Amino acid sequence: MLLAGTAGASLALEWAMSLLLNHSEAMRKLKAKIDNQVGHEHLINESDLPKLPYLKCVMNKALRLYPPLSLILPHSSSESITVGGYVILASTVVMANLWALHKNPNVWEDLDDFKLERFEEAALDGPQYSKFAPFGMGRRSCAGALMGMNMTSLSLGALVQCFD
Ligand code: HEM
Repeated sequence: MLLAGTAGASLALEWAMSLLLNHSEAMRKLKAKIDNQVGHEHLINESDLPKLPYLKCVMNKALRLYPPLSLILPHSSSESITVGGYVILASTVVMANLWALHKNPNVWEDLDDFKLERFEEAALDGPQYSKFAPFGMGRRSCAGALMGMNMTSLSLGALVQCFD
């Protein structure tokens, strides 16, 4: 639990920061939004998050391009099934490849650029298993998904709020 809770969150935060440092326009835009919506009287807190959809966009973008757990934990198929023409027998160990899912050119257009706005299209408020599932899927998906999202968003928001 400790490893799952700290490794995923710290990797996501690191990649989000790296994306912002490499896209100064996005960094400026996020800083302006935090300045306007939160200001400098208090450190950004959980109640500020709903006012900052752009912050969520940055986190979603980082989670999509660099999913901390790119090959999710091994699962076992409960019955035989055919997926995309491949027969998967019951009890086969399967591991979903989030890296490939998040970069599938059939569902994502912006493989190379930094169009954050597409994440503002509310559609990515939860997992969409055909294109975006950074916290895994099904009954054994991440137990700390909400906490992970809030923790990383708050940490990134605080870094941008407090430092240039
Ligand atoms: C941004 C942060 C995080 C990311 C990207 C992330 C991602 C994931 C992924 C992809 C899985 C595998 C799901 C699957 O096999 O379908 C997982 C499992 C898990 N995560 Fe997270 N996680 C994060 C934060 C956290 C936090 C903060 C906690 C707890 C405090 C946590 C606890 C767990 C646990 C307990 C599991 C195993 C669930 C099970 O096997 O039933 N994670 N996480």
